[in-house]
Amino acid sequence: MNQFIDLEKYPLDRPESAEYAELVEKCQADLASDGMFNLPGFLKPGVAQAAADAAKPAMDTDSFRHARRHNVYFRDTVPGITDDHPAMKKVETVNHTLCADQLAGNPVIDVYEWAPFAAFLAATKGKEKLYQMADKMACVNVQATRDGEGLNWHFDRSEFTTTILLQASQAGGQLEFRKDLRSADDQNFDGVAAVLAGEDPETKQLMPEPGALNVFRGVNTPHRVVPVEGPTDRVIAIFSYYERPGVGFSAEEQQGFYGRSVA
Ligand SMILES: O=C(O)CCC(=O)C(=O)O
Ligand SMILES: [Fe+2]
Repeated sequence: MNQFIDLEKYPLDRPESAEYAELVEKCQADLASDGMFNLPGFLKPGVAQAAADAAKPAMDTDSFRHARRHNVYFRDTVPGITDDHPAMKKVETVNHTLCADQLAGNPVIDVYEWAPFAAFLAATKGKEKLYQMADKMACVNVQATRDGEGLNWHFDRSEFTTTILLQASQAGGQLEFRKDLRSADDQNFDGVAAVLAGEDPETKQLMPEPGALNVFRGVNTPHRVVPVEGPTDRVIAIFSYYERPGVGFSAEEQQGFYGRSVA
Protein backbone atom coordinates (compact mmCIF):
# COMPACT_ATOMS: atom_id res chain seq x y z
CA MET A 1 0.00 0.00 0.00
CA ASN A 2 3.06 2.20 0.45
CA GLN A 3 3.04 2.88 -3.30
CA PHE A 4 -0.42 4.53 -3.00
CA ILE A 5 -0.78 5.93 0.54
CA ASP A 6 1.96 8.02 2.19
CA LEU A 7 2.49 5.72 5.18
CA GLU A 8 5.41 7.78 6.46
CA LYS A 9 3.14 10.75 6.99
CA TYR A 10 0.02 8.75 7.89
CA PRO A 11 1.04 5.45 9.58
CA LEU A 12 -2.17 3.48 8.92
CA ASP A 13 -0.05 0.32 8.82
CA ARG A 14 1.13 0.86 12.43
CA PRO A 15 -2.04 1.00 14.55
CA GLU A 16 -0.08 0.24 17.73
CA SER A 17 2.23 3.25 17.34
CA ALA A 18 2.08 6.53 19.25
CA GLU A 19 2.03 8.37 15.89
CA TYR A 20 -1.14 6.51 14.89
CA ALA A 21 -2.83 7.36 18.19
CA GLU A 22 -1.89 11.02 17.72
CA LEU A 23 -3.24 11.05 14.17
CA VAL A 24 -6.56 9.51 15.22
CA GLU A 25 -6.85 12.01 18.08
CA LYS A 26 -6.20 14.95 15.74
CA CYS A 27 -8.82 13.68 13.25
CA GLN A 28 -11.37 13.24 16.04
CA ALA A 29 -10.67 16.74 17.34
CA ASP A 30 -11.07 18.24 13.84
CA LEU A 31 -14.35 16.36 13.34
CA ALA A 32 -15.63 17.75 16.64
CA SER A 33 -14.57 21.35 15.99
CA ASP A 34 -14.92 21.68 12.20
CA GLY A 35 -17.28 18.85 11.26
CA MET A 36 -14.57 17.40 9.03
CA PHE A 37 -10.97 16.33 8.86
CA ASN A 38 -8.71 16.70 5.89
CA LEU A 39 -5.39 14.89 5.34
CA PRO A 40 -3.42 16.54 2.51
CA GLY A 41 -0.96 14.29 0.70
CA PHE A 42 -2.75 11.15 1.88
CA LEU A 43 -2.09 9.64 -1.53
CA LYS A 44 1.50 9.83 -2.70
CA PRO A 45 2.35 12.44 -5.35
CA GLY A 46 1.03 11.44 -8.77
CA VAL A 47 -1.30 8.69 -7.51
CA ALA A 48 -4.46 10.83 -7.55
CA GLN A 49 -3.82 12.01 -11.11
CA ALA A 50 -2.93 8.45 -12.20
CA ALA A 51 -6.26 7.25 -10.77
CA ALA A 52 -8.15 10.07 -12.56
CA ASP A 53 -6.35 9.26 -15.81
CA ALA A 54 -7.09 5.54 -15.46
CA ALA A 55 -10.79 6.31 -14.95
CA LYS A 56 -11.02 8.74 -17.87
CA PRO A 57 -11.75 6.39 -20.81
CA ALA A 58 -14.66 4.73 -19.01
CA MET A 59 -15.79 8.12 -17.69
CA ASP A 60 -15.96 9.45 -21.24
CA THR A 61 -17.92 6.51 -22.64
CA ASP A 62 -19.69 4.52 -19.90
CA SER A 63 -20.39 6.83 -16.94
CA PHE A 64 -23.92 7.51 -15.78
CA ARG A 65 -24.92 11.13 -16.29
CA HIS A 66 -27.09 12.01 -13.35
CA ALA A 67 -29.11 15.19 -13.82
CA ARG A 68 -31.93 15.96 -11.48
CA ARG A 69 -33.79 18.60 -9.57
CA HIS A 70 -33.99 18.04 -5.83
CA ASN A 71 -34.25 19.90 -2.55
CA VAL A 72 -31.79 19.68 0.36
CA TYR A 73 -33.77 16.76 1.83
CA PHE A 74 -34.14 14.69 -1.36
CA ARG A 75 -37.82 14.42 -0.40
CA ASP A 76 -41.02 15.80 -1.93
CA THR A 77 -42.67 16.49 1.41
CA VAL A 78 -41.15 17.13 4.83
CA PRO A 79 -43.17 17.06 8.08
CA GLY A 80 -43.54 20.48 9.70
CA ILE A 81 -43.16 22.54 6.54
CA THR A 82 -45.31 23.38 3.54
CA ASP A 83 -44.17 22.34 0.07
CA ASP A 84 -43.77 25.98 -0.99
CA HIS A 85 -41.55 27.04 1.96
CA PRO A 86 -38.25 28.49 0.63
CA ALA A 87 -36.34 25.71 2.46
CA MET A 88 -38.00 23.29 0.00
CA LYS A 89 -36.60 25.13 -3.00
CA LYS A 90 -35.44 22.80 -5.74
CA VAL A 91 -31.91 23.02 -7.14
CA GLU A 92 -30.22 21.20 -9.99
CA THR A 93 -27.44 18.63 -9.72
CA VAL A 94 -25.48 17.25 -12.65
CA ASN A 95 -22.55 14.85 -12.48
CA HIS A 96 -21.16 11.68 -14.03
CA THR A 97 -20.59 8.52 -12.04
CA LEU A 98 -18.45 5.45 -12.51
CA CYS A 99 -19.16 2.52 -10.19
CA ALA A 100 -16.68 0.12 -8.61
CA ASP A 101 -17.40 -2.54 -11.25
CA GLN A 102 -16.10 -0.06 -13.86
CA LEU A 103 -12.91 0.70 -11.90
CA ALA A 104 -11.08 -2.63 -11.96
CA GLY A 105 -7.33 -2.09 -11.51
CA ASN A 106 -7.77 1.51 -10.31
CA PRO A 107 -5.78 2.41 -7.15
CA VAL A 108 -8.98 3.66 -5.48
CA ILE A 109 -10.16 0.04 -5.32
CA ASP A 110 -6.89 -1.09 -3.70
CA VAL A 111 -7.25 1.67 -1.11
CA TYR A 112 -10.90 0.75 -0.43
CA GLU A 113 -10.14 -2.93 0.05
CA TRP A 114 -7.12 -2.41 2.28
CA ALA A 115 -8.40 -3.42 5.74
CA PRO A 116 -6.27 -0.88 7.69
CA PHE A 117 -7.99 1.96 5.79
CA ALA A 118 -11.44 0.90 7.05
CA ALA A 119 -9.98 0.35 10.54
CA PHE A 120 -8.51 3.87 10.54
CA LEU A 121 -11.79 5.43 9.39
CA ALA A 122 -13.66 3.51 12.10
CA ALA A 123 -11.25 4.78 14.76
CA THR A 124 -11.59 8.41 13.65
CA LYS A 125 -15.38 8.17 13.45
CA GLY A 126 -15.62 6.52 16.87
CA LYS A 127 -17.06 3.28 15.43
CA GLU A 128 -16.09 -0.17 16.63
CA LYS A 129 -15.69 -1.51 13.09
CA LEU A 130 -16.62 -0.51 9.56
CA TYR A 131 -17.39 -3.05 6.85
CA GLN A 132 -16.99 -2.88 3.10
CA MET A 133 -20.27 -2.88 1.22
CA ALA A 134 -21.51 -6.05 -0.41
CA ASP A 135 -22.41 -4.03 -3.50
CA LYS A 136 -20.26 -4.27 -6.60
CA MET A 137 -21.43 -0.85 -7.81
CA ALA A 138 -21.90 1.36 -4.77
CA CYS A 139 -18.87 0.55 -2.61
CA VAL A 140 -16.59 2.98 -4.49
CA ASN A 141 -17.74 5.63 -6.94
CA VAL A 142 -15.69 8.04 -9.00
CA GLN A 143 -17.62 11.18 -9.84
CA ALA A 144 -16.72 13.70 -12.53
CA THR A 145 -18.17 17.20 -12.54
CA ARG A 146 -17.74 19.23 -15.72
CA ASP A 147 -17.86 22.88 -16.74
CA GLY A 148 -21.09 24.39 -15.43
CA GLU A 149 -22.07 21.32 -13.38
CA GLY A 150 -22.19 20.79 -9.63
CA LEU A 151 -23.56 18.67 -6.84
CA ASN A 152 -26.11 21.05 -5.38
CA TRP A 153 -27.16 21.82 -1.80
CA HIS A 154 -28.14 18.81 0.32
CA PHE A 155 -27.98 17.13 3.70
CA ASP A 156 -26.30 13.73 3.52
CA ARG A 157 -28.38 10.68 4.31
CA SER A 158 -25.43 8.91 5.92
CA GLU A 159 -23.56 10.31 8.92
CA PHE A 160 -20.20 10.69 7.15
CA THR A 161 -18.94 11.14 3.58
CA THR A 162 -15.42 9.88 2.85
CA THR A 163 -13.71 11.20 -0.28
CA ILE A 164 -10.35 11.65 -1.99
CA LEU A 165 -10.15 14.31 -4.70
CA LEU A 166 -8.35 12.85 -7.74
CA GLN A 167 -8.29 15.89 -10.02
CA ALA A 168 -9.15 19.54 -9.35
CA SER A 169 -10.97 21.78 -11.81
CA GLN A 170 -9.37 25.04 -12.92
CA ALA A 171 -11.99 27.06 -11.07
CA GLY A 172 -15.04 26.30 -8.94
CA GLY A 173 -15.36 22.85 -7.39
CA GLN A 174 -15.04 24.02 -3.77
CA LEU A 175 -16.97 22.20 -1.07
CA GLU A 176 -19.26 24.86 0.40
CA PHE A 177 -20.94 24.15 3.74
CA ARG A 178 -22.76 25.62 6.71
CA LYS A 179 -21.75 23.71 9.81
CA ASP A 180 -24.43 22.35 12.17
CA LEU A 181 -27.26 24.35 10.68
CA ARG A 182 -29.83 21.95 12.11
CA SER A 183 -29.93 19.47 14.96
CA ALA A 184 -32.01 16.48 15.99
CA ASP A 185 -34.52 18.75 17.73
CA ASP A 186 -34.32 21.90 15.61
CA GLN A 187 -34.92 21.64 11.86
CA ASN A 188 -34.14 25.37 11.41
CA PHE A 189 -36.12 25.67 8.17
CA ASP A 190 -35.56 29.43 8.00
CA GLY A 191 -31.83 28.82 8.33
CA VAL A 192 -31.98 26.36 5.42
CA ALA A 193 -33.81 28.98 3.36
CA ALA A 194 -31.12 31.57 4.19
CA VAL A 195 -28.32 29.23 3.07
CA LEU A 196 -30.14 28.51 -0.20
CA ALA A 197 -30.58 32.24 -0.76
CA GLY A 198 -26.84 32.78 -0.21
CA GLU A 199 -27.60 34.88 2.87
CA ASP A 200 -25.85 32.97 5.65
CA PRO A 201 -22.53 34.65 6.59
CA GLU A 202 -21.38 31.47 8.37
CA THR A 203 -21.21 29.55 5.09
CA LYS A 204 -17.62 28.48 4.39
CA GLN A 205 -15.70 26.93 1.52
CA LEU A 206 -12.97 24.31 1.42
CA MET A 207 -10.85 23.85 -1.68
CA PRO A 208 -9.80 20.21 -1.50
CA GLU A 209 -6.38 19.26 -2.86
CA PRO A 210 -5.90 16.26 -5.12
CA GLY A 211 -4.73 13.29 -3.05
CA ALA A 212 -6.21 14.59 0.24
CA LEU A 213 -8.46 12.35 2.31
CA ASN A 214 -11.56 14.19 3.47
CA VAL A 215 -14.06 12.91 6.02
CA PHE A 216 -17.09 15.12 6.38
CA ARG A 217 -20.06 14.93 8.74
CA GLY A 218 -22.81 16.12 6.42
CA VAL A 219 -25.97 14.98 8.09
CA ASN A 220 -26.78 18.32 9.77
CA THR A 221 -24.43 20.46 7.69
CA PRO A 222 -25.93 21.44 4.32
CA HIS A 223 -23.28 21.46 1.61
CA ARG A 224 -22.76 21.63 -2.12
CA VAL A 225 -20.00 21.49 -4.70
CA VAL A 226 -19.67 24.97 -6.26
CA PRO A 227 -20.21 24.71 -10.04
CA VAL A 228 -17.06 23.76 -11.91
CA GLU A 229 -15.58 26.19 -14.44
CA GLY A 230 -13.18 25.43 -17.26
CA PRO A 231 -12.14 22.49 -19.40
CA THR A 232 -10.71 20.27 -16.62
CA ASP A 233 -13.19 17.96 -14.87
CA ARG A 234 -13.32 17.82 -11.09
CA VAL A 235 -12.89 14.12 -10.30
CA ILE A 236 -13.46 12.65 -6.85
CA ALA A 237 -13.53 9.16 -5.34
CA ILE A 238 -16.26 8.42 -2.79
CA PHE A 239 -15.88 5.45 -0.40
CA SER A 240 -18.80 3.78 1.40
CA TYR A 241 -18.49 1.64 4.53
CA TYR A 242 -21.18 0.52 6.94
CA GLU A 243 -21.31 -0.48 10.58
CA ARG A 244 -22.73 -3.89 9.65
CA PRO A 245 -21.55 -6.40 7.07
CA GLY A 246 -23.41 -7.30 3.90
CA VAL A 247 -25.04 -3.93 3.10
CA GLY A 248 -26.00 -3.55 -0.56
CA PHE A 249 -28.46 -1.55 -2.60
CA SER A 250 -31.52 -3.21 -4.08
CA ALA A 251 -31.83 -3.50 -7.86
CA GLU A 252 -34.26 -0.54 -7.76
CA GLU A 253 -31.83 1.60 -5.77
CA GLN A 254 -28.95 0.79 -8.13
CA GLN A 255 -31.17 1.65 -11.07
CA GLY A 256 -32.10 4.99 -9.47
CA PHE A 257 -28.54 5.98 -8.55
CA TYR A 258 -26.68 4.56 -11.54
CA GLY A 259 -29.14 3.91 -14.35
CA ARG A 260 -28.38 0.17 -14.35
CA SER A 261 -28.29 -2.70 -11.90
CA VAL A 262 -26.17 -5.77 -11.16
CA ALA A 263 -27.99 -6.78 -7.94
O1 LIG B 1 -17.81 15.90 -4.01
C1 LIG B 1 -17.70 16.30 -2.85
O2 LIG B 1 -16.73 16.96 -2.45
C2 LIG B 1 -18.81 16.07 -1.85
C3 LIG B 1 -19.61 14.84 -2.13
C4 LIG B 1 -20.87 14.77 -1.31
O3 LIG B 1 -21.28 15.71 -0.71
C5 LIG B 1 -21.65 13.53 -1.27
O4 LIG B 1 -21.30 12.57 -1.97
O5 LIG B 1 -22.64 13.48 -0.54
FE1 LIG C 1 -22.94 15.17 0.56
